[in-house]
Amino acid sequence: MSSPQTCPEPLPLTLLTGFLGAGKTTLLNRLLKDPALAQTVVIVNEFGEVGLDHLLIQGVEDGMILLDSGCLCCTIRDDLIVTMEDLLRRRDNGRISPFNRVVIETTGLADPAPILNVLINHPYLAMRFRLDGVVTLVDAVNGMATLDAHEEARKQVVAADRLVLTKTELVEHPAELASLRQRLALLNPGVAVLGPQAAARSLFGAGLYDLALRPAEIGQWLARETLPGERPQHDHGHGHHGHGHHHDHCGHDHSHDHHSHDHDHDHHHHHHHHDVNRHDASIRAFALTAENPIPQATVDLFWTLLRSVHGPKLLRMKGLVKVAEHPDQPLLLHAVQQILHPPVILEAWPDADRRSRLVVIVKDIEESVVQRLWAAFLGQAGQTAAAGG
Ligand SMILES: Nc1nc2c(ncn2[C@@H]2O[C@H](COP(=O)(O)OP(=O)(O)OP(=O)(O)O)[C@@H](O)[C@H]2O)c(=O)[nH]1
Repeated sequence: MSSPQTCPEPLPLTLLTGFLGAGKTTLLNRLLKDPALAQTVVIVNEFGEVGLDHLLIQGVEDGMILLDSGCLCCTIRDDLIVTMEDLLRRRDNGRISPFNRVVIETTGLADPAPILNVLINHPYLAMRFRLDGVVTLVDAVNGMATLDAHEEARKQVVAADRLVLTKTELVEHPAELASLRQRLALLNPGVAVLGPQAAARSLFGAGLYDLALRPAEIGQWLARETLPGERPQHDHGHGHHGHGHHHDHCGHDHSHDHHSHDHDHDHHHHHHHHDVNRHDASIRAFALTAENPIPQATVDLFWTLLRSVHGPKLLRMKGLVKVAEHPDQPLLLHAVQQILHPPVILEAWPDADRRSRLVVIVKDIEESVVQRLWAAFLGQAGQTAAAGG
């Protein structure tokens, strides 16, 4: 009898979640500088057709995979499975450097339960990965209103092993912070609540994800979910149904290696429906783009008007703007609900695309309404530029 191969140690996997704009990318950028996380692969998922996060996460170009166009918790679930299997195969074959940790950054609109269900119950992935914890970010400024309005936000809090309260320094009244903390304690009693500067060691290595320690509700959500392979209408034949795939001992699979760079995510494009609106038919994500430089004042005015007209319907706006004053240094804009964070001037464009492009996520507004407003402002910008030239 040949000596049995030992199965590799399961790799720790962290789910990083939190509502739109809570600060997930900001936190990741800071944590990834910690040497303890040097060998981390980040899987990023974005809501909507225009991905930008992969451009905004610094320093992990080789260790990052973008799952685009859809929400990880539903339509992209199959893609996540394929991606993770592929990642393991390339690691096992030495095609990529041997990462020792995976972080999945979900979209702000993701319900964590279906993702957790896959990670805990998928026959192969559950063997190779060990869920190291769910880290949920809560924006201290918008948190209370977000928890009232969005069930996904509440689920993210309930599912958390660690909560990180971000933007606490922007809260004016300590009483607001206290009542938010109370609300969080009701949703997830006993969970550790950390500040925006939480260290990597306090967020990772949380230990085995133990369902018995979770609030009862999460067990119910998980119970309601089924693995993709169990839903006949959703079977794309990816072969992740446990025994259909020809993994050797411990699941090593030497077939169809991808030599491509991680950014080359073409092979993640399967025939899933792009129903990014599954959660809430009234939430829409779309892009505003522009070729020509836009005067800073026009950008400011556009935001001011958008906010004054549509205020509570705005969930998120982020992106890069080619401003007329310094077109080679794009402006990085972040608006979270009605708060515009101080724009940052980047040293250079992150890729070859030099257009202004903003991702907008709204509730209860037609895309065309916002597009028309944008076009009106661009028209004005064009005239200003023509008059100035
Ligand atoms: N003042 C302050 N701003 C923060 C903090 N954390 C994040 N921000 C800002 O909040 C905005 C959104 O941050 P991101 O890190 O992009 O948020 P995200 O959760 O990744 O956003 P989505 O992926 O779009 O859901 C940016 O302008 C950040 O600079 C914080 O603790 N304090």
